[in-house]
Amino acid sequence: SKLAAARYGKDNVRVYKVHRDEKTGVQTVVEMTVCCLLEGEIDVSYTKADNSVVVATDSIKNTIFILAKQHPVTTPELFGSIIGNHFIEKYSHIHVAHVKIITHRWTRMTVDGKPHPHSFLRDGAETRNVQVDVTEGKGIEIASSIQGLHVLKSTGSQFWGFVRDEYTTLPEVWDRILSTEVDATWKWKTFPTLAAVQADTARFDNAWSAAREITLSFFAKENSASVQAVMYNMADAILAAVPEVESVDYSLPNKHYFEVDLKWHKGLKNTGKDAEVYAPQSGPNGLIKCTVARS
Ligand SMILES: O=c1[nH]c(=O)c2nn[nH]c2[nH]1
Repeated sequence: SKLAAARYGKDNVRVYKVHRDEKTGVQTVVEMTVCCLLEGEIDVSYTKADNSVVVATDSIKNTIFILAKQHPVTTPELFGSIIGNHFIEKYSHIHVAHVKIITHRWTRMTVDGKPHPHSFLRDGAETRNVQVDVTEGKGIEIASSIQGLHVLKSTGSQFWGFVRDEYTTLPEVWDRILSTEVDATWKWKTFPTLAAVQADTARFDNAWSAAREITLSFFAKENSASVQAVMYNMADAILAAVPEVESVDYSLPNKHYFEVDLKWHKGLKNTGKDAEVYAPQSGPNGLIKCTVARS
């Protein structure tokens, strides 16, 4: 046998950092979960039981905390690049670092009509994530994403005109509930250096805001012919809004809500235009994916 590929490191490194503004007393918090995996001249640790090339995963975990103390942890695109670049520069035998950062929501509370200086709430399982891959001699590849943003519309969605054959039972519908959990990823052009990432970190926050706003707006406003059609338009709009993004991926489960026919009970009408009570389905669910690139 031969070692065809290898990478190792620490996963599920949970990090919290607080910023205290002495002048205003306003505190700001960030909470994230980091995974950092390294590649390089590490074969002998697998094939020869030689640990001399191993930067211990415990040391990787320690390094993430130290870098969080020494550097900004926002934007996640920047912090992920700082972590990856550190390992490439520190260890001559490490040539690639794969860093994933999941940032969790701590939204500042509004109390008595005012933003509270140090209180926050977890308003949803939605996360803002980055996958940063730093490759020596190549640069920094960044994919940013929104995941777990759970949305529903009670009308304004259609699905008709699809293949009808001996396998088809699904009725055509011109007014349906649409619900999904948004998984949207936008891939940046490769950055040559850490300095190039640092040059304008606002672009990462702006892109996340644009992608989130576009997703919610198109979801709400488009009376879509299908999940496929609305996700394509979302991705197209993100590419138009963020020139430095090369491609956009969506992966959207179709979380079905089925009408409950109650006419067996004294003729109770609850289907079609009379439907009000539905059965939310855990599965099976549609899963619609696309990658939209610049033409
Ligand atoms: O939006 C939809 N796309 C599909 O491909 C599909 N198939 N069943 N229902 C569906 N809804």
